[in-house]
Amino acid sequence: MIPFRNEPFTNFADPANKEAMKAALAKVKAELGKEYPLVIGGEKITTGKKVKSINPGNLDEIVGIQCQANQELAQKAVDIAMETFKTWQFVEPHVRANYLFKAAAEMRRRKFEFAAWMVYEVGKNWGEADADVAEAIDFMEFYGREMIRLGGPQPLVPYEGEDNHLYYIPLGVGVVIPPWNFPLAIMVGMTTAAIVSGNTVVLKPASTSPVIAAKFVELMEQIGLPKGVINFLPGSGSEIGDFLVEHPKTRFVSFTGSRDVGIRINERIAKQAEGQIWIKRLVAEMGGKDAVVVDASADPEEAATGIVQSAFGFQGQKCSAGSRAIVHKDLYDVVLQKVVEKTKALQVGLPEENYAIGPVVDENAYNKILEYIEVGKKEGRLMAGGGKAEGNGYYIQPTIIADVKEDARIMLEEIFGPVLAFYKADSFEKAIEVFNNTEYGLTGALYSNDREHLEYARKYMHCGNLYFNRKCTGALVGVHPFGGFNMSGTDSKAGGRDYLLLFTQAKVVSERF
Ligand SMILES: NC(=O)c1ccc[n+]([C@@H]2O[C@H](COP(=O)([O-])OP(=O)(O)OC[C@H]3O[C@@H](n4cnc5c(N)ncnc54)[C@H](O)[C@@H]3O)[C@@H](O)[C@H]2O)c1
Ligand SMILES: N[C@@H](CCC=O)C(=O)O
Repeated sequence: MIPFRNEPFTNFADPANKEAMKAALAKVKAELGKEYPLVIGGEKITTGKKVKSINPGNLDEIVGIQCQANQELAQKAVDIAMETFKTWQFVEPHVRANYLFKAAAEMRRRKFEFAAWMVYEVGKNWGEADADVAEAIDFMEFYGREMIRLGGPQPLVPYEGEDNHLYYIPLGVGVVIPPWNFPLAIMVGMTTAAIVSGNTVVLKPASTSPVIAAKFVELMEQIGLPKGVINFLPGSGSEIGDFLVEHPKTRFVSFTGSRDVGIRINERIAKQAEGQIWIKRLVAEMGGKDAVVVDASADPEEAATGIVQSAFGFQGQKCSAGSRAIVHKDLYDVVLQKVVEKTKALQVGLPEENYAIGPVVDENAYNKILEYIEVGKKEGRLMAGGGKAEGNGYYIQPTIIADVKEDARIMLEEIFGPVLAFYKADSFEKAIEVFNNTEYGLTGALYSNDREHLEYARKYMHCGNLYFNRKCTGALVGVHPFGGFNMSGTDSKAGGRDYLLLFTQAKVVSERF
């Protein structure tokens, strides 16, 4: 097997790629508006309750209509997953891995098409959508190889007269609850990590991105994954989410999403349900209030570019988004000016036409972000943006608020939109103190040319993914295992060598001669 390599990103400046993307968008557009069933044990189930997935960039466009599960169907999904686990757990690791490799190959062949679905369903521009597909492919290639590694002999201290082995065996039925913001990559990563480890899953996609998840489920059927290994169960978080989390046969929950929902799941999972014979395991990756710190020794141009990319990539809707810029007083004015210029140059418009900034995902997000902008206007000096942008969708201008105090709400709370707070730090040490002054600890970046400061930051900037002299978004599978501290979650390090251990338990067999 060839060693793992990250999937390259597509260069859309190449006319051939541009044409391929346009063709994929046209193909997908012709398929918009279809209805998608639940899939339980391979059976396609349509239900009376349906939710429309709307294109946030063009509110007249229905991306798809997703059937919704109720608790009865959730029970059926758990039962089938339990039944399938009896056989799937004993399928050899390399055979399980092979399903992931086949799926990765098929997704690679249909890369533009998968990207196009994300352009329509969540409003990603072409580059963001392409990176999302590349990451999904990476997860499958990486976890497949990881399972083969974990499925092989594990090193133990030799002991005379005994033959000792350690096996990583699966846990059981998992509930996978992904977010909408990396609707393919994170959903695929969470799901395939669980199944390649030998578990079966109930996949409850995010309500704003069910169609892209349905497309992945179709792909897994197409490559021949046995029925019942992935059970596709869209439905409301409050109705079936709680039910699945509390179910006595649920062995683990793999969740990525907001702090509040993560905390709720953590509470519910801790309680033993009647008939439950294990302590449920929780993998929870949650929010962030990430920042880019700029030291007095930094290159202001590079720092400004990194700040803009970190803050406004995919409209700031990344857990890794650099929603705070903490800049040393010596460079504050120059960096602020550059960031404002670069931000004002970002054009807002239809993702289909590949504008730099698209819409935010839905009406709730739109209203919440606009409210935060109003809060921000009172907490600092408005430098760019400041409200709605034109378009038949949830468009918001990329917004910068300067001279914000360290305890301002927009410095502490996750906004999850295109809003950037600027803070002036009197010293480098103060900048790091302010960086750490949130309940989260996901990503951070430091721009500096001072070796002592870099080494200080290596120790004291408290976050799961810390970057020097580059933006704080865009972790690559295998290269930057991803996950955060404190209220950012359980630091699971998706895309890292330890990740699959979260979906397994180690069994030691010792034979005396
Ligand atoms: N740390 C990471 O790796 C990471 C990655 C992506 C997103 N995020 C975070 O995710 C959030 C944005 O995503 P979101 O808006 O989809 O988050 P969310 O918490 O609203 O939803 C996440 C998932 O939880 C489900 N859900 C809602 N209520 C539930 C309940 N009671 N029981 C079970 N499931 C329930 C949703 O349907 C969705 O599938 C942000 O806070 C972002 O920072 C974190
Ligand atoms: N892993 C992604 C963020 C995922 C959360 O939204 C990044 O590194 O930018």
